[in-house]
Amino acid sequence: MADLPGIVVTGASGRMGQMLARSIAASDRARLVACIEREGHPWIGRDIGECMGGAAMGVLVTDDPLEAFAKAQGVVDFTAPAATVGFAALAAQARLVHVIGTTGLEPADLEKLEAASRHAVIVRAGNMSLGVNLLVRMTQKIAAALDEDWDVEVVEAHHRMKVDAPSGTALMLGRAAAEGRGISLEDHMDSGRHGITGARKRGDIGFSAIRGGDVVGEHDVIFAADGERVVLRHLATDRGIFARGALRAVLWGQGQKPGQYDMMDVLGL
Ligand SMILES: NC(=O)C1=CN([C@@H]2O[C@H](COP(=O)(O)OP(=O)(O)OC[C@H]3O[C@@H](n4cnc5c(N)ncnc54)[C@H](OP(=O)(O)O)[C@@H]3O)[C@@H](O)[C@H]2O)C=CC1
Ligand SMILES: O=C(O)C1=N[C@H](C(=O)O)C[C@H](O)C1
Repeated sequence: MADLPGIVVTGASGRMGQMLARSIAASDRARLVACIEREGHPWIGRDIGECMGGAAMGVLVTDDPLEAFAKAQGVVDFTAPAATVGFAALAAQARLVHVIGTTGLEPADLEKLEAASRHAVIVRAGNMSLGVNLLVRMTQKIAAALDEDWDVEVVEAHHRMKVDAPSGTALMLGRAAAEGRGISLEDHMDSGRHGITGARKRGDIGFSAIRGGDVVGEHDVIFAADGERVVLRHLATDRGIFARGALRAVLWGQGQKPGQYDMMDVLGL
């Protein structure tokens, strides 16, 4: 047991943090060694299992990442951009595998992650599920096969608490369509239509976001031509799919060379 990789979960009270803590604690391939929450959080100093309303797991919640990282080989981080950038610097210093599920990262954040990845392994993906990563590959292939007579639209739906749009997954799917077409997403992205927008620009990739209720995550990639449409769809109904992917990623990352990787590398897709 002691030689299994020790894993830290950040943002432990969050929707994903709790799912990750449960999944890692239940795994026979890794050990949950610490959980992190921010300073002043009511869970600090308490057992994570009890905080989540269950039996004690023998793992405490701390607000001290340095102390937590000192006893770990990996950190699984589904929090917020500013927190993730801070954890990346500390994880790199400690040479931990840093699995990042956090979305909404800006270019300046990505530069900091790039710097951290010179010293340690980072695995980052806007969606860690097997199904979505398969859909990304399918999107790329279909986009490569179809010309610009087929308008590409990415439609996503999430729970009412989600703070970023388009979702990380929608951006992965849009980028895959752009790659399939051999164009840059940044130059062809049409997001947040409102008012007199004018007709759709040929070759653009459109994004729409729905927010409501407790939707875990739904993504459609629509290829719309005159007289026909092809729709690729992924429906997430359980956050366990993301936790499974993250656990797989943190195990895969052990022993890899420093650098940035994604779920395609982990899954071999
Ligand atoms: N890649 C993937 O497969 C998936 C990615 N995600 C992404 O993961 C992220 C989290 O999602 P979700 O769990 O729903 O969000 P939640 O808001 O439920 O959880 C985020 C957690 O991070 C904590 N946090 C924020 N800043 C810090 C900090 N500085 N130190 C410690 N903890 C901190 C929050 O604490 P507090 O409440 O105090 O702010 C909260 O507990 C989002 O970016 C989401 O898009 C989600 C699902 C799958
Ligand atoms: O915030 C969420 O909940 C999710 N975020 C990720 C995203 O931005 O795509 C992945 C998943 O869809 C759930």
